Amino acid sequence: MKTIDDLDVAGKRVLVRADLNVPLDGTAITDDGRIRASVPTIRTLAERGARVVVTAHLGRPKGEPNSAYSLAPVAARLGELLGRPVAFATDTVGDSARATVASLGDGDVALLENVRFNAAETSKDDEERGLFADALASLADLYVGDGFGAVHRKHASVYDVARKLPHAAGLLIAAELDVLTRLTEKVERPYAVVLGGSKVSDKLGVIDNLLGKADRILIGGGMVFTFLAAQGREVGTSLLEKDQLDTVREYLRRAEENGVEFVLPVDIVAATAFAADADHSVVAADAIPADRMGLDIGPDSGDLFAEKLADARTVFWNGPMGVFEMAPYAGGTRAVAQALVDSDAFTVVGGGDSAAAVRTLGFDENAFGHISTGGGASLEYLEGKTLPGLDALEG
Ligand SMILES: Nc1ncnc2c1ncn2[C@@H]1O[C@H](COP(=O)(O)OP(=O)(O)OP(=O)(O)O)[C@@H](O)[C@H]1O
Ligand SMILES: O=C(O)[C@H](O)COP(=O)(O)O
Repeated sequence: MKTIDDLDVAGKRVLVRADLNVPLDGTAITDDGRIRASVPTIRTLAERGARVVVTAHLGRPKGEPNSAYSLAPVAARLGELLGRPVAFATDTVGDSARATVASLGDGDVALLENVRFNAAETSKDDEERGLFADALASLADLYVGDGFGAVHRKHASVYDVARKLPHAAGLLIAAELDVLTRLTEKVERPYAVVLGGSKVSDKLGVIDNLLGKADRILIGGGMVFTFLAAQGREVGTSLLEKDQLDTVREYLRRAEENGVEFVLPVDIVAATAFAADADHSVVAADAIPADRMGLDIGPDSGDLFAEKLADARTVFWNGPMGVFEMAPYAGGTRAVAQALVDSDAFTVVGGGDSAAAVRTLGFDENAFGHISTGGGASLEYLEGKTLPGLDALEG
């Protein structure tokens, strides 16, 4: 894979695909980790005289403009971090984008509006994505892939456009791969994987492969309830992937066969609504009331998870254990983060919200072996899958 050192960027328009998918509270960025992680590549290219055109997504708008998902606040923060203004185009490939790119001088930086405001970005139709990638490519002379958190997506700005321009990997992708390859080669055992978060359908899929790799799989977050339901438990109004129940039963069966230990929570913080001020209490995992939703693992589960992580030599953690953004449901995530801090294992935390959780709960980033900007991306990388965004940068 070529790196930015292999490109002659001076005076050239360089399209950089970054992952700037940061958590927002209205228009306030609650954790700018992914923006900071993108700065080294953007700064280096600008210092080398490139005209840097950054493209990125924010959240999952449904293929059309939606001001709640605008990257405008991100452009402002990126400018602060770079210490230079960042021009913001109010569309991705339209008049504003073309005019903004045309106005750039050597060393200037622009950010294009959320690439997912265009339905073609995420289309399953190769031709549709290809046409959109042509439009993106027409804005630049060179392409740099640096959005590690999105490399598992076969999207136009991640995959197709790289094939249309001379390309290289950015510094963040290189740094992420440097660390994550350690988890695909010689893993020190016991190897524990902790899974949580809300992208349940995405992440249930990776368990299939983990069953052949990990010694212990701890389940928290929104994923818990599909497991509990698969065991015939009541899960109330919690997140549930009904069509995955058989798959999960199969995982539980195979785990037993392969000697992989599944650790499920024994208690749950169950609330009447998805709100910080909702009535909530700790209930046994097999006694969730039908009118309540599980928003965190309970304190006994936190202790159990800590115990199961204590003797691990390698730990990979993706996905908060609960809705940590609301104080009453942050305990489980805090307990797992503390267990990783206390452990002697090589610990990797992956994912936009997981990394944000660790920081916003006040943990020192240096207490972890590595904090990856990619959750789904790092999980799929650890599976040994070919990731579209990396594949496109090869050769
Ligand atoms: N029980 C639950 N019910 C609903 N949402 C939950 C629950 N537990 C955790 N969450 C939510 O999961 C979200 C994070 O999930 P996600 O799978 O996106 O993790 P991530 O670390 O950002 O990984 P990625 O980088 O792949 O997105 C948080 O915003 C948190 O509030
Ligand atoms: O948050 C992430 O994991 C990445 O930014 C990718 O976002 P996505 O899951 O919406 O594709």
